[in-house]
Amino acid sequence: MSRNSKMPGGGGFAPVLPATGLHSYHNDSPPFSGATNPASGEPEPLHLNGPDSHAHGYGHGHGHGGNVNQAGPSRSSSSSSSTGAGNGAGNGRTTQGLLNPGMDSNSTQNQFNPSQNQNDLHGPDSDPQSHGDPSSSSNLNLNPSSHVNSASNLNPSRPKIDRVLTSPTDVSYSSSRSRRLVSGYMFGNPPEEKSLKNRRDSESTVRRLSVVGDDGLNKDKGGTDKESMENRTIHGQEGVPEDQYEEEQADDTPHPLRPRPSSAHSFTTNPTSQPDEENLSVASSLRNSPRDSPLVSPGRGLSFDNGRYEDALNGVTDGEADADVRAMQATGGGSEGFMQGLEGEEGRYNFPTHRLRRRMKDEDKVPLVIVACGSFSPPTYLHLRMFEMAKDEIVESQTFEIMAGYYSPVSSYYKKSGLAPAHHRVRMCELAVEHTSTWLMVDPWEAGQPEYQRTAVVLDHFDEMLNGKDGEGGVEMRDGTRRKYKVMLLAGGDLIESFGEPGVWSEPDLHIILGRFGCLIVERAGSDVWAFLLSHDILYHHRRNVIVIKQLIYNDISSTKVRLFVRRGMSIKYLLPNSVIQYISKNLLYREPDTKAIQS
Ligand SMILES: Nc1ncnc2c1ncn2[C@@H]1O[C@H](COP(=O)(O)OP(=O)(O)OP(=O)(O)O)[C@@H](O)[C@H]1O
Ligand SMILES: NC(=O)c1ccc[n+]([C@@H]2O[C@H](COP(=O)(O)O)[C@@H](O)[C@H]2O)c1
Repeated sequence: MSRNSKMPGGGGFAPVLPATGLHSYHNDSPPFSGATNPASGEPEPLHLNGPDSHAHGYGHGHGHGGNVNQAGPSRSSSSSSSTGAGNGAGNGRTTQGLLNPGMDSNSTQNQFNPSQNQNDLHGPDSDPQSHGDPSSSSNLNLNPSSHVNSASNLNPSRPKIDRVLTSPTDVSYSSSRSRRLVSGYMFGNPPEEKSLKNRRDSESTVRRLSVVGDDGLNKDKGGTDKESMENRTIHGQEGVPEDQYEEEQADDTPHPLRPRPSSAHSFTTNPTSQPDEENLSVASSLRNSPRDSPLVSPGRGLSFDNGRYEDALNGVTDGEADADVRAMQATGGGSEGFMQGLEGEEGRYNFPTHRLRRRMKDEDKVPLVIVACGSFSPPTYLHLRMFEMAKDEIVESQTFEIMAGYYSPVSSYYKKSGLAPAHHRVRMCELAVEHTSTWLMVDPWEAGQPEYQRTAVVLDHFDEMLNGKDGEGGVEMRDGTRRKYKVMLLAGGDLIESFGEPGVWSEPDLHIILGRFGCLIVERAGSDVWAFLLSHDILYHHRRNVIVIKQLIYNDISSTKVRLFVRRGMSIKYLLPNSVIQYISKNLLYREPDTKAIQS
């Protein structure tokens, strides 16, 4: 398959699908790939035809603080988010109440910016620096504090999530569609009616936030999350993914988090340079006899030269077949204390930044952080490959520059069969990326929350962590100005198809996820992503903020099957990293039927 090397509007021409006049980034694909505005990464203005184009339930009423007075009668459709394009007469009202049985359509609910007109929903954002800026008037309602979090009010009477599943086995859930429907959650198990802000204020959920300082040490702001966030600066350890590493190494100052050259093993810290003999011997000793290698201390993870290359997360690697000696390791403790809910220092939440890049190689591009939300029970090579596939697509598109990728494992409160307790899944994800990736990290925040967090809220959390609120976050440009990181959700086709399942996602959330953030969708067997994109109104509406990734080498490793293999005593080798396999084995995960595996 060949690709057009330029984006529409970027100096070249992507193939145009005759029926729609839309550009396709792949010659053989329908039109959604990489169709973002190259200058900004945001969708170009979308002019649906007149007021009727509100037919899809986009909030258009007046609302304050997440509430809305609905204008006009409700549209009777429990599947409004998946109706065919152009379906229905526009009336500018939301239908979300109808998605939620028992909810009065006139009841208050979160809604979009009342002052917005239709074109505001996702107007052009020609200023790359304003990406994802909730305050940008050209963006779709995007005040996270007033909308993202208030979607939890969708069904105030909804009972708290029961984590005990009645599901028989994983097998019956292997189809995401049936899984979601059978588990019967609405809007992804919405949490109790508490906004993110309230949660932060809440005594019960206060977690101390630590910010990794320029010196690589955790700096306790000495306050609550809220205080810390308000004072937050995100000067962290420079992330050093792969090819960008060289440039950032111009500064010779030894960094506390970087592997330092030693007399014993003077491997270079510059991964872009040709490996010298020493490097090769380090790498080969890792690969050939990991257990015997002095560089690997079993139970401690990689340890170069007696801890100079320290694995602060204390991982188990057993010599990852694809261990990457360039991989930066976190310091200052891992997520363990936080995931155990410990008080004080030990339980402090650290937003991982050790692989986050702070400067851009090409400032004409949009700095991008990719976030994958999911169960990861367990994480497999497919989950790792998803990021690499996305990276290839991004590099090819020439629009974005990847600054980091994050896994955000869902908490134990997500009602899904097969979930190992959250702390195990976080740890497995950490193990999966610790030594195999130079740009992926795991954020334990979502997993460690005391209630389920919707994906829109999770993306909002990333936005805040990365871009801050006071202009101190973001990427530093050469002229000293700062540019916001654009955050995009990475998901498989099956997850995207669930957008159309009634009651699973709220429309306002979808607008936030697709409009304010954006989506990278990896095709998956059994999911016709293209057809779905065409048929789903909200997806179609935000199509220029959606990038579909073709799996050129098809990979369908399934966590469900991995769990079954474990239970049946079958081999799972080469389906997931050795370190994760060892962790599963050591912690006796997935031995029992899933109903019993769910415990916090
Ligand atoms: N084979 C696949 N192809 C494309 N995307 C995938 C594939 N497997 C998982 N994903 C995506 O990875 C993300 C995380 O997946 P998650 O762990 O929640 O589900 P899963 O891999 O389907 O696991 P399970 O088998 O437990 O349902 C989701 O966005 C999902 O769509
Ligand atoms: N309304 C929502 O925000 C919503 C609904 C369904 C799934 N999700 C998320 O999708 C991810 C993957 O879900 P599955 O494991 O069901 O494929 C999870 O992170 C989950 O939180 C979110």
